[in-house]
Amino acid sequence: MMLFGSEILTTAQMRAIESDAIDSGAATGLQLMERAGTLAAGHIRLANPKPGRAVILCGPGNNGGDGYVVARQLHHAGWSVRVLGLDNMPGPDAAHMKALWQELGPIHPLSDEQLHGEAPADIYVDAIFGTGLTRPADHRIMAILKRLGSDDPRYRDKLYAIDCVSGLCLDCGAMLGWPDDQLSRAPHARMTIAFDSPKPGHLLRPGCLLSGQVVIADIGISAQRRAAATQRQPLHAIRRPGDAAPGLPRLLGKSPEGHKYRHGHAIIVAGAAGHGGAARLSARAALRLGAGLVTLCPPQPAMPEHAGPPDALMRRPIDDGAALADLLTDGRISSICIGPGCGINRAAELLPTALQTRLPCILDADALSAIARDDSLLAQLHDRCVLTPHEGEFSRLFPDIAARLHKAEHQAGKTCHSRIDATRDASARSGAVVLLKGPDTVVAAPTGECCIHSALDVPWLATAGSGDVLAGMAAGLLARAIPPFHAAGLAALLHAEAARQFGPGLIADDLPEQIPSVLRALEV
Ligand SMILES: NC(=O)C1=CN([C@@H]2O[C@H](COP(=O)(O)OP(=O)(O)OC[C@H]3O[C@@H](n4cnc5c(N)ncnc54)[C@H](O)[C@@H]3O)[C@@H](O)[C@H]2O)[C@@H](O)CC1
Ligand SMILES: Nc1ncnc2c1ncn2[C@@H]1O[C@H](COP(=O)(O)OP(=O)(O)O)[C@@H](O)[C@H]1O
Ligand SMILES: [K+]
Repeated sequence: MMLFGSEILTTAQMRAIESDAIDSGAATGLQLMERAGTLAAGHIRLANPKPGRAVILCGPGNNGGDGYVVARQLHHAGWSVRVLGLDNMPGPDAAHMKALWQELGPIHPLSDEQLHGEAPADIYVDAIFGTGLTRPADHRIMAILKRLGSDDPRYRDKLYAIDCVSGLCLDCGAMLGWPDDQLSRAPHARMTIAFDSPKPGHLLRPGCLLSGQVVIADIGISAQRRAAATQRQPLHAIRRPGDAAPGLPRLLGKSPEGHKYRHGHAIIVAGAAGHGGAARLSARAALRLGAGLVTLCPPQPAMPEHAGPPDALMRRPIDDGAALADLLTDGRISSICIGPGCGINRAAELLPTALQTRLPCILDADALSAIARDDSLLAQLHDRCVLTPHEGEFSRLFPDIAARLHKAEHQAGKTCHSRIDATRDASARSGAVVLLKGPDTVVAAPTGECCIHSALDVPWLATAGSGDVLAGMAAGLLARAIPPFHAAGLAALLHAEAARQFGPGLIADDLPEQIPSVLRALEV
């Protein structure tokens, strides 16, 4: 699907692919390490064309091995290199790389005192821990990491991380041993050079906030990755809109011979008087995304509140389940959105009717609260439903799954349950597509398919009503017969792009109005 870019690999999958490459004779471990370190050095040099002074921090394992290769390559490129490393016996590949470095220069102790005693450098390379981190770093390494994350201008904006910032769990994005309130003092890399494929921790918070620019170095194991692809549950990053073309214009465009009913009819259920704004935002978004018709359905007493623009919007009062059932006998209706401004009781009353039709459904806000308090509603969900919870709603819907996300045991390196695992579990349990909102939005389908959308650069999306617009966008896409998993991912992409194009000062009302320019830029 044109929506999805790089595959994202867990660390176990990455290790398995690496083993396949070695076992098949495609490459030796030493060759992979040489490529990894050489490519990392290349990216560092591209970002810093003039040779300067580098301090390379090498840990006890293969991540440290990569670091010794970086040190050698920068040295040969004319850099003045200082290496700080551990006095341990690493595995054979890293030991070999360490020995090669020792032919060129000394290894100083890997300690905070040594680091801070060094003359200031132009860059610092973090090759302490990579995918092999199993527990929080000890206090000696912690002191180094705190130094690198400090406000001291000697270290600011100079950090290059090999595979990841040390301490990061690449499977879930957590920083082992770092309480949430201290994360601002964790090392923030300028660039992370990762190998073959991004890992979940590069895209999930807080990892994505600490990784800087993530560049992916091709170490020559893509054939092994592709060969084993069907054995993995698919997990992809959603591309930026510009990269998602050329398929998107065809998907979102309208054919010359189409008429409005060809483009679907979305029903947006609204709530009691005084709460109509949310549903109207959803309705505008559904219209702007090209649903052929959109009907807003408040209860009768709230009808006057919806008299204003947009005139393209149809209104029809729905007072109860029977009225909704009557409306839904119109076979041209192709999606329903329930939740924004709906009221929990009203959502609870209308949901069984909506779900019985098996029409594509967006369930947001109050609909999620209604489902959270009534297991029988959860049991009625189906695979054409899309749930769009933020973290609070997610915790109410799936308290046990959410609790595992924040378990302290993970800080001890024992278990790891990421936002991806949580969203997948929620989707499997509910039988619906689940979109867990945030700057690192995760979408999962009951089939196990999953994708991540990064919107770190558009924090202005955190504004009242922006979720209502997202729900409406997804409703519009569902109305146009885009399958639920893709409709959800695409809504996340277009929503963020609308915010990106508008920029600071954004309020939710601006988002639907920005859709035409987003579509134009996509050449729809
Ligand atoms: N998997 C692959 O395909 C490749 C991996 N490479 C590199 O290898 C790295 C993984 O290497 P390793 O598996 O050796 O793991 P790491 O080098 O990330 O670190 C693990 C080492 O540190 C120890 N350790 C773990 N947690 C610790 C803690 N809290 N305190 C003290 N010691 C701790 C482990 O016992 C082990 O010796 C990757 O991140 C990458 O940099 C590259 O060389 C290229 C290919
Ligand atoms: N810091 C952030 N950066 C990027 N996107 C964000 C951020 N915070 C929230 N969002 C996005 O904004 C939307 C907010 O939705 P929601 O929490 O339901 O708000 P509301 O209920 O006010 O509409 C979601 O799409 C979410 O992914
Ligand atoms: K590292």
